[in-house]
Amino acid sequence: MAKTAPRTVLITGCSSGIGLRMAVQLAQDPGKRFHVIATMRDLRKKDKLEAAAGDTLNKTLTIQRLDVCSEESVTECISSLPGKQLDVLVNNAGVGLVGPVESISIDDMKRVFETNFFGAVRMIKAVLPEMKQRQKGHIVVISSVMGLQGVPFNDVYAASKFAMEGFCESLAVQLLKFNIFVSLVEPGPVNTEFEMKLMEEVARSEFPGADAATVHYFKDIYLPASHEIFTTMGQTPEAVAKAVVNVIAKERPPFRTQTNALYTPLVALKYADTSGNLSVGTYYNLLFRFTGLFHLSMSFLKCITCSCFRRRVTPA
Ligand SMILES: NC(=O)C1=CN([C@@H]2O[C@H](COP(=O)(O)OP(=O)(O)OC[C@H]3O[C@@H](n4cnc5c(N)ncnc54)[C@H](OP(=O)(O)O)[C@@H]3O)[C@@H](O)[C@H]2O)C=CC1
Ligand SMILES: CC1=C(/C=C/C(C)=C/C=C/C(C)=C/C=O)C(C)(C)CCC1
Repeated sequence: MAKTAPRTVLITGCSSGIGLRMAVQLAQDPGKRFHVIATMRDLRKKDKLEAAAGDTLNKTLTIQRLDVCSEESVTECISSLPGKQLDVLVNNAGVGLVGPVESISIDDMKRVFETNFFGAVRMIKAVLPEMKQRQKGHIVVISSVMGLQGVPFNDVYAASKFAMEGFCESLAVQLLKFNIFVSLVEPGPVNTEFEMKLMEEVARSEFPGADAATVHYFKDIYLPASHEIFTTMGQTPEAVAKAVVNVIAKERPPFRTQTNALYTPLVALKYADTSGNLSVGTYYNLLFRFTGLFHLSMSFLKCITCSCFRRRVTPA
């Protein structure tokens, strides 16, 4: 049987975290099904990826510069591809933002949307004409559970991921007519440099414009609880990358994939009560009322969602 040519996969934001791991896993695919174009905005950061790529470097993985916020950089990168052709686009580049809204400037909020929303949209616009012409392609977006359910003090980040979800829900239907698939991957907390970068920003901020009570809720209640969530529920970037590789490898890829079964019940609350009171109330209680019991709540959640409860129950 004739071997099919490897599929070209371009990934944004490969200098660290999930992007770096996805690039390496795809490049090391035992069936050599993929050729990876691993991109990053600053090539001075390529050492980590080069080391992780090992002997796949310049064979099944090549590194290119791409800043999703720059029209020029996107055009230059896409134009350099043979036939400007791409089989899979993975929109991974993203930035977080956390803190009381009163203390965040509109310019800082816009920067989050520039990367997380307009950056991904710019990439999609750049590859769509060729994909439509060939009637073939797959667009993957690393969204978040925060694209489905907001989390206190993450208002703007969540909004940027919600925006992406709405955009993709609309686009996916039209693109099916052209045999192009859209997939949203929605990880919960992942232990990458993402949290550390946020904490560095928090450490620098004096929260101008926010009242003392709000700063107290953020620093003394939210931040420790959030850290606890990363510790108890956080996935590795390798696990998330593996989930994305599975989605890419499917002949008919799913539109949505949540990667963290422990987090799914926290998202499901909004579908269980359409008034929204169940999710708002539960998040309020978890954060402000059962603060002391937070650890216990998380252990309970971990317990009810673990694999032994998922096993099929057989009648006695
Ligand atoms: N970590 C988490 O808990 C979760 C993360 N996500 C999402 O996963 C994705 C990857 O994040 P993660 O790996 O965790 O975080 P990292 O901070 O490790 O990686 C983010 C990557 O995005 C890149 N990036 C930022 N801005 C741009 C830009 N303008 N152009 C190109 N690349 C850019 C960064 O490059 P540079 O090094 O130059 O800054 C970096 O390579 C993001 O979209 C994030 O929102 C989703 C759910 C949970
Ligand atoms: C669930 C939950 C919390 C925190 C959730 C966090 C911190 C999720 C982080 C998700 C990330 C980092 C997604 C990235 O895209 C709180 C507010 C502590 C208490 C209420 C319940």
